[in-house]
Amino acid sequence: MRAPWAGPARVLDGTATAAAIKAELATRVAALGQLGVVPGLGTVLVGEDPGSVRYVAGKHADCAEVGIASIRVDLPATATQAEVVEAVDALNADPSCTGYIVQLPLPAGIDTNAVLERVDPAKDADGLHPTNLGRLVLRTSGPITSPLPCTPRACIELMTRHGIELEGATVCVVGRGVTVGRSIGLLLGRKDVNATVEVCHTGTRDLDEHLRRADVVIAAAGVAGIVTAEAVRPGAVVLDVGVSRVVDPATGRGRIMGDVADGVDEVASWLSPNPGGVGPMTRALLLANVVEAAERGSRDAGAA
Ligand SMILES: Nc1nc(=O)c2c([nH]1)NC[C@@H]1CN(c3ccc(C(=O)N[C@@H](CCC(=O)O)C(=O)O)cc3)C=[N+]21
Repeated sequence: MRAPWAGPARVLDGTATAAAIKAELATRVAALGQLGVVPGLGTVLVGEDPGSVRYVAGKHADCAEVGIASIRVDLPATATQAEVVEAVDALNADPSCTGYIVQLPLPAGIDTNAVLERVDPAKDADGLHPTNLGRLVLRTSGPITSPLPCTPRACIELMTRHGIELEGATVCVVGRGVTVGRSIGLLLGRKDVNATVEVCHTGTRDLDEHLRRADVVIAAAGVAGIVTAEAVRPGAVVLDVGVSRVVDPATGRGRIMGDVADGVDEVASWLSPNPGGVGPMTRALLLANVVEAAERGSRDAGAA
């Protein structure tokens, strides 16, 4: 991929890497097909938030690419707690659904944690169910035997597939949201990755001092431009995970802005573009969770 910036930083190409992962998954889906198993991804979308509608559509397009069946459940923004829970229970009971997500955010008035706890942990494609987050805490090395959070896994795969060494590296994560900042440290610190992790956030005093010491910066605060060129150590690897929608004053049109400011491309050795970086990788690893759940299911059935 041609760099979307002028500086010397090399591109962590999420679009191309996601395509490679999807090709590998298509092979595994075909092997499952030989056993009569078809993985199926379900989505529960409540309301019509334009961003959420687009993401959900993207996930179903990805499924079609690798041969995963799609199950779409769309509820109106006026859906009650009981109706959302009913949709979750139906997917838990549906044997054609091997994994699913409840698209977040849910409308105000819905108890999100209650909905997410209701998901069958074996079908948790996001890897964010308390049981699976607990397994992430308890299993500090070894093979992947439960779904992992998609974006953290996406960040690690994006680096390792570009030959970046994380063993012994110091990683500074900016952001403490559950989907990225809170869970990525657990993965990076596992013995088989062996990085040292610091989780900073918008309340960190002297954030730039923490950033300057890092070999790898993972910017996931959702604050446009919070990671500046002055704060990044020359040669560091920088992943831009945050997404803010801003109106470009030059064109008057909306566009995506990441957490990484202009100019970081001049000092970083590797940089992930946004869009085209961690986003497509997150989607690919969501599919990986669905395929792995189907593989575990067919192994368990074989063992029974
Ligand atoms: N239960 C749940 N699971 C999620 O994984 C989840 C969610 N809810 N709610 C919203 C966030 C956001 N998210 C994105 C994933 C991929 C791109 C992505 O592929 N973005 C493209 C650009 C797409 C565009 O045009 O906007 C890119 O970065 O190149 C973006 C955002 C998953 N989320």
